[in-house]
Amino acid sequence: MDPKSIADALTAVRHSRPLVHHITNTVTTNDCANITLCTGAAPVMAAAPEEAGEMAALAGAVVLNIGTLSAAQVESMLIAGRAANERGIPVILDPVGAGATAMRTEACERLLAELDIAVLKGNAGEIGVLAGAGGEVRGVDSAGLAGDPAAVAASCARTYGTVVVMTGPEDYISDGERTLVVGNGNPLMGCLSGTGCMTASVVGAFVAAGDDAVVAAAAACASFSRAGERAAELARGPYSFRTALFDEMANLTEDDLAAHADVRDAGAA
Ligand SMILES: Nc1ncnc2c1ncn2[C@@H]1O[C@H](COP(=O)(O)OP(=O)(O)OP(=O)(O)O)[C@@H](O)[C@H]1O
Ligand SMILES: Cc1ncsc1CCO
Ligand SMILES: [Mg+2]
Repeated sequence: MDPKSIADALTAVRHSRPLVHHITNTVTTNDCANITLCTGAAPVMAAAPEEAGEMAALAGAVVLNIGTLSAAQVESMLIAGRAANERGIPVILDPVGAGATAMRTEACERLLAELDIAVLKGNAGEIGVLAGAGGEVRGVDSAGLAGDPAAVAASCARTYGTVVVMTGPEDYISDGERTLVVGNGNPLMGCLSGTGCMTASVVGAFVAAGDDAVVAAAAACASFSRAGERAAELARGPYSFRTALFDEMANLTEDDLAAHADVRDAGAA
């Protein structure tokens, strides 16, 4: 893909500084807030049903993450999602642990049925489960995917009428017709809890600032994973990597991204 359109997508985030409203888990909420800031957007976390709709209406994107869900939180997600849908504000769903328990799978299916989800972003196991394509999930981790990942991402996108971002060593982005693959990243990203949650925050920022959700989501994955590559050069292990990841996201330049983003059509991968 044209490296300039990837770099332009980062510029768009930094110029518009979109508000990204999250209803998210209690494990990685601080990481999501800070990676949103380091990307060049503004985070807010607001989950109470009394304010979730009002806050969503003010946002450039809404990120719903079911990592530590409760029945009450799902209701807040529906309130926020409906408010966003009424105003054309994109909603990103992170189906954390879908397939691990019936509650998680059913919550995702309900959110996907009742809301217009702009981007469904999960790891390979989660997307494989929701696609009905033999995904396996252990806790919140992917435990495998049957079949060709590009085909699973595209099939899942068609099933739910959404853009799918399927993360792993390579990220696949598909709207069911066009499928891109992002090759950037480093294995240390898989050694830290929350890099998937943070990917959803970064995708939210880029989709809020862009016109084309496939391009915006691919640019988001390339940016975050490029920051991961740079952070890995500075790290002694997972936790110094974590610090460097935030720094490298904040310091990422359009020139570096244009030179190093690895975004291809999956067909040509
Ligand atoms: N082995 C790897 N090599 C390169 N990048 C990776 C690797 N593993 C994960 N990543 C990157 O890490 C990020 C998170 O992907 P992953 O699939 O691990 O999410 P996840 O399982 O949902 O994470 P979490 O549940 O901890 O939030 C993505 O940006 C992905 O590209
Ligand atoms: C470890 C964990 N458990 C529920 S949410 C979460 C954060 C990573 O998905
Ligand atoms: Mg995840």
